[in-house]
Amino acid sequence: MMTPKLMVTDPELYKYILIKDFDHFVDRGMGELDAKRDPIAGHLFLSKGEYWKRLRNKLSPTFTSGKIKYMFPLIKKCSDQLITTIRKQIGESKQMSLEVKDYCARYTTDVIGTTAFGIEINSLENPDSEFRQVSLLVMKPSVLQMLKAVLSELIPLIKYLNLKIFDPRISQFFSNLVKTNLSYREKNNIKRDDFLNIMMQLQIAQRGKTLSPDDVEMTDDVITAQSFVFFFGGYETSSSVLTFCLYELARNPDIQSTLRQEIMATKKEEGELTYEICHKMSYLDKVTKEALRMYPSLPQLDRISVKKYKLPNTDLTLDVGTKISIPTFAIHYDPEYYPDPEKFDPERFSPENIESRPHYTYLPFGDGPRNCIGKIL
Ligand code: HEM
Repeated sequence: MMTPKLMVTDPELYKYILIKDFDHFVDRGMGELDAKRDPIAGHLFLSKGEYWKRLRNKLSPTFTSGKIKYMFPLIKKCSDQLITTIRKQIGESKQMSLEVKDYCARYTTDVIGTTAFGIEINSLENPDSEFRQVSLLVMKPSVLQMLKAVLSELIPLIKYLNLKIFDPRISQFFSNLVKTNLSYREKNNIKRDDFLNIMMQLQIAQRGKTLSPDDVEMTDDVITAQSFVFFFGGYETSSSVLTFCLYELARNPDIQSTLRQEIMATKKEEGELTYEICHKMSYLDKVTKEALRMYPSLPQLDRISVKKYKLPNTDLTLDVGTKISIPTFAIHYDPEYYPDPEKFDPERFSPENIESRPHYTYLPFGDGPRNCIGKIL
């Protein structure tokens, strides 16, 4: 808004910011409202400095391929529901056109609902579920909420007012949901392969112990805020990638047909789709990567300098508090790295082509210690 920002476009320079000298740029420089006033804002994406480091360390083991593997059947169940719902829709209305974006959003709402909170939202069957209504409150905030968010960026002193960026109904909803779920699970000794269970186990493990200074207390509020960011960090991003991927497949029937052949052949060879089998589909991987190149969910990466810093090989010295932006979208469309960038071409992600491109020119999940925690190889 009113503060100048440094936009760094050269991979040789921003690799220092994102990775090599990350300790100078640990924060994003956004979200001035502190978590005490709005517990839902106390999540990983907005956390700062030491607290962020401790929280990230605590949560990182939640996102391992082993854990995601256990969640795979939950995801598969939602996919089966998606197929059933689409078949039913086509059968009932005899129509061959569907609002794909809406189906993708309902599908990923269901996936994150079951993997993050262990609840079957079933928004595919019931598009008006309370969960979906609350999601829309976050994704389409009222004018008043937007004004509060803009003001808090414009006027730093605003953090001393009791102003909440999020609609209070959102905090209320997630807080009730997590607390009720936690106490119900503990009382009935319910264990489920989802994020809430992992965080609940971390909470239980801390009981009766004195926490070391580099630990984070997993209170109900801390768990609520992380569940919230897992939900919104995961739902909108995945839904939009899926939507754009399907859009490009519709525009490129040859690519669609190659992908379909790979999926059908793999299914025939391996039987039921599993986590491991999905990983074997190299063309699917290329298609998804190309969709993430053309349609990155975050168009830019934000950092702020927390220590004075001289950018190597330049005469630029950054004062503390300098806001930095790394323009993912522009980098992904730079013809120097991606010739004919408007073309959807999964072969850009063949091993040879990846090898021949300069490093750090593909940033759909950011990079460095503050990259997307949901990115699992
Ligand atoms: C296609 C799916 C996704 C995309 C494209 C995506 C993209 C991103 C990007 C670009 C960032 C910022 C990285 C940076 O600043 O360097 C980020 C951060 C984050 N993402 Fe994702 N994300 C996806 C899925 C998920 C999922 C499924 C979850 C959780 C369940 C998640 C949770 C987070 C969190 C918590 C952060 C903040 C990390 C931190 O500050 O330490 N994301 N994501």
